[in-house]
Amino acid sequence: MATDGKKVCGLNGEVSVSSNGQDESKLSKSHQVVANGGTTAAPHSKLNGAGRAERFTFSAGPTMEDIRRMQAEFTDERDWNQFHQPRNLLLAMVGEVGEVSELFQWRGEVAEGLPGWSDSEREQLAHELSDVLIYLLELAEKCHVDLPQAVLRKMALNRLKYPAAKVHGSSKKYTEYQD
Ligand SMILES: Nc1ccn([C@H]2C[C@H](O)[C@@H](COP(=O)(O)OP(=O)(O)OP(=O)(O)O)O2)c(=O)n1
Repeated sequence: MATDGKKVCGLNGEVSVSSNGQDESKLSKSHQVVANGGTTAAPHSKLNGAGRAERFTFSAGPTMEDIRRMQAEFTDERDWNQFHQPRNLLLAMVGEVGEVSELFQWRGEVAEGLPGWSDSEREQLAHELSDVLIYLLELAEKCHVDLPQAVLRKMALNRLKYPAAKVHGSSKKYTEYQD
């Protein structure tokens, strides 16, 4: 593989960028970050001492490169690389996205933390999202896209396109802004 993701991926603490470009340490109290212990069937949102909802976070690992390598081992052991060309992986990933959609269909809007979902439904969702991620990472590998670095570049572009001061509280697409 082309890269040593552990050095570049930025998911092991070298780079910490939140969705709006803020350093995590500068997030407001209402968005405090808490470790969740890495359970797949995560508990619903907890309240902190001030009675505010704590933001859900991921475990530190495995990294994208870890998952890419594990999936490469999985396919090598089965001689499945012959089937895992980019288009097949794309179709497989879209199929798994469909399986995620199935879990949400006919439920109407679903609130953060999925209140009312059973542990079994949550675990099913964790499986299907994992399938999507596994195929996404393998697709990126087979297309020689260094995804951990690409996502940093894309998030930088997103911040330029959507300056926080300009778009705060608005869901308009950037093309809808006049200036
Ligand atoms: N040719 C294959 C088949 C499977 N997998 C791996 C990647 C996915 O994480 C998972 C997908 O397995 P299935 O196609 O059996 O799909 P599901 O696990 O979603 O099963 P189902 O379709 O019954 O829900 O297994 C793979 O890498 N290559």
